[in-house]
Amino acid sequence: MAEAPAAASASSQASVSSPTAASSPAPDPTSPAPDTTPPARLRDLLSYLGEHRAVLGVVVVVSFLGAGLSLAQPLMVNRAIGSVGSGALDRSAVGLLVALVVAAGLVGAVQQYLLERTAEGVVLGARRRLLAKLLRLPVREYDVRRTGDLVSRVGSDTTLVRSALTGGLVDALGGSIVFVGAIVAMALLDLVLLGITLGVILVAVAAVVVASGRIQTLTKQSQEAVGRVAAGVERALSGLRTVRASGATEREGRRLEEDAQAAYVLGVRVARIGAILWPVSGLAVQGAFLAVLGVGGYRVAAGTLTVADLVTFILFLFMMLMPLGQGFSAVVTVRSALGALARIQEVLALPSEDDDEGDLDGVRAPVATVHAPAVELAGVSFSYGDEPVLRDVTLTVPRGSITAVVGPSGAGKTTLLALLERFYEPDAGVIRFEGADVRALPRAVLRSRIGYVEQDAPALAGSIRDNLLLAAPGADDAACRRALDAVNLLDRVDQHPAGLDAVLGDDGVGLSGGERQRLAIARALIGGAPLLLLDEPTASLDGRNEQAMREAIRSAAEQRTVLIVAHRLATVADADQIVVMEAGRVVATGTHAELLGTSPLYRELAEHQLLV
Ligand SMILES: Nc1ncnc2c1ncn2[C@@H]1O[C@H](COP(=O)(O)OP(=O)(O)OP(=O)(O)O)[C@@H](O)[C@H]1O
Repeated sequence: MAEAPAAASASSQASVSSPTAASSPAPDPTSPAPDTTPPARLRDLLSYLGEHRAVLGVVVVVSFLGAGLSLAQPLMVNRAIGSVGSGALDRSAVGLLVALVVAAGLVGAVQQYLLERTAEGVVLGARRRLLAKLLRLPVREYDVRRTGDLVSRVGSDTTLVRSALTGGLVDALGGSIVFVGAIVAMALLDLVLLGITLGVILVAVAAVVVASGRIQTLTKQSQEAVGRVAAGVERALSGLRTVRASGATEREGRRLEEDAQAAYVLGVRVARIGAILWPVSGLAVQGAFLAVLGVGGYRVAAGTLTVADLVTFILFLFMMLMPLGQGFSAVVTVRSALGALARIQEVLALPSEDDDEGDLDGVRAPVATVHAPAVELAGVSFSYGDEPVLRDVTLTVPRGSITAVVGPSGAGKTTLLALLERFYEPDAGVIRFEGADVRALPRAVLRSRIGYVEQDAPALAGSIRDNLLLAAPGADDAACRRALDAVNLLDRVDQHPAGLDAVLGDDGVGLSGGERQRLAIARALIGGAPLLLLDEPTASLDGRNEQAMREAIRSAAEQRTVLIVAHRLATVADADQIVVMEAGRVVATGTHAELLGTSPLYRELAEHQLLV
């Protein structure tokens, strides 16, 4: 019978809809930049089906077969009824009818399976592309985007695209074959009855088209509201301790609830339109049925139509209405999917870090300059936005040295390390690594030669071993243990029954900030890179940890160059050279003793133990 699939599918999508925080229209502090996503077109959606061409070809053939099997059923009914009228039941027609019903069921099952499998394949393809892209986006992208929103594109948006393929596009293909076949059959049976049917159905089509547009808009708004909930959850959970400690649990809860409530209100509105749509399309179907029955009955009585033909016509009528419903459903599902697809394509269209090899014009090709310093910066300037963060920075890090960079908070110390890793490109000036312009080195090569320990050195989810092997997947236990020993973590790991396989986290090894940093240093040591960039934690460490950190840095420096953003006097004392930075400039360079005499800023920093 008639259905209102448009409404049903729209409301179900509202509940699984993706967090579209990026497209939020409201000036919400938890929402990122406004929606600049270019709209996706049907062609884009179809392009995802390209690699499944072979299976889809089979689906089309199976759809034709299924449609044929369905369309033949009323003809058999016609024969059977006709035979009853003439006195002897046509048993072969009945037998064939049963066979047709069973065969149509089987073909339907095969079609369904192939479709679902293709849809899963499309989702897998889209997810693969997205995951590969997300891991390669330039670091700058992550400065301006919400991680939660990007994650939702891999999860929910791909799921929405999937629903368009199963519940929408390809399903509609089979439906349209039946639809056209039924109309042709009805035209052959009785043109007058077909005219009446189409007249009544047209009214329903108009109603559903108008309503589905509205449902589309509401569904999108509903998705956006759900997106705001997701962004809010991300915000609250990522700062859970701060939220709790600030006594803000209730307030954050209320904020989230408001967004959830907004999603609810929109969902209910979708349901309301759906509820109206149901009887409207139901009435139209009943109207068509009654009109056909009335006029048909009259024509049977007048002898211009046989009972068998009337029954057959009505069977075709219902056969035609079902795909009509599917068609409406497809319109809505495909439209929602296009919204989701736009979000997927927006990410895929971003340049990967590897694509962006910078402007290589006039850049010297890397040459093996054995005696060149480990790192040289010449006239380097950089800004994240309008404000310059580094201004005309020139410095040299000799090979095998420990060079410490000190300066007030915000001086640009961390940024200096980020430029060396080529997370960002300088606006002006040159950075050389072992004599070669870093722009001329593939990022992978450059990074394999540099060990990098971030200020908030993250210990990745997994075991101690997983963390150590990140940069050197082939390292054996002995190498892991040596590295842990060098950073004074071996005893800590051996205390745990699982040893290297102890999992980090609440149930396994809990690591303090200083210990995480030392684990990261151990990781860099295993990698064997000749240059270590170390962003020392600003948090104060207790005496024992500070000593352990100092020893870790010393053992790291035994066989490599170390460039360290230093926050404690003990570290600076071990440095061969200290670079003092202020507001993006190098204001002094020298040893501790020299700088105490020459740099008032350094003297001031040293007086306060440097912890800035
Ligand atoms: N990803 C970013 N996007 C925009 N601005 C940034 C970004 N990272 C840093 N900044 C800004 O650049 C300036 C320098 O930051 P940087 O982290 O390099 O300083 P720092 O000297 O390492 O400070 P600290 O000692 O506090 O870690 C700061 O004003 C900071 O707000």
